[in-house]
Amino acid sequence: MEAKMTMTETWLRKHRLLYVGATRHPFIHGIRDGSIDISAFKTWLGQDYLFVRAFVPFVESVLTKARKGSNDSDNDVEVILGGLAALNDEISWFKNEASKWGVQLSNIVPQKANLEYCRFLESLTSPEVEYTVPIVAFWVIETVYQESFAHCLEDGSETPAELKETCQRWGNEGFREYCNSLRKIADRQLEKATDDAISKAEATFLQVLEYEVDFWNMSHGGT
Ligand SMILES: Cc1ncc(CNC=O)c(N)n1
Repeated sequence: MEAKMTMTETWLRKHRLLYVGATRHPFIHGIRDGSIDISAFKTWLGQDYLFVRAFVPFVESVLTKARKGSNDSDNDVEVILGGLAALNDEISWFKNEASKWGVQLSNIVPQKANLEYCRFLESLTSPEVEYTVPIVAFWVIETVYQESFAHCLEDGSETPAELKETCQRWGNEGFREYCNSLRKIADRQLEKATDDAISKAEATFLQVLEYEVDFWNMSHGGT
């Protein structure tokens, strides 16, 4: 008998073009083939540092909702807490990386696409938004980075040596497994969700992908 398709699988198929747009962006192609303009990389680095700092309270709110609203909250809390711990390490990494590239983090002004993305995440922290919706967002956010940076480490990629560590950060196997754990949580939640929650979660899935595309676009001089 064939296994039933999960909701996330259905969505990934249905919205393939947008998903590929987010995970195979020209910024990523530029890293992978070595043609990237280093100033674009530095712009991304500074903006992403601000994003990650704003991402922490979002993940905290997902953690709070996991404790209350899940039938396997021990597992969910473990996975989400692991993500939160990794963010602490990541912020240190950003500081170190910025100093390596001569990027002054204290002077960075968030660009419009970044502000809008962070505002969107903040809207998902409202207690009115049920767990299923932000856990779907969380899974997509992490997975876009995983798939994007893993692509820069595949056989045949020509990622410059000085950018490999960045790609490793999200492209590594452990991060991939963590993304799979998030995906399983999302699918489990979606299986028991109401139609209303499912359609909200699908809309959120699409919004995250759009924000991710806009975020990559920023590094190429967008505002
Ligand atoms: C814009 C964006 N999306 C996803 C991630 C990955 N999550 C945490 O690091 C990120 N750093 N930045």
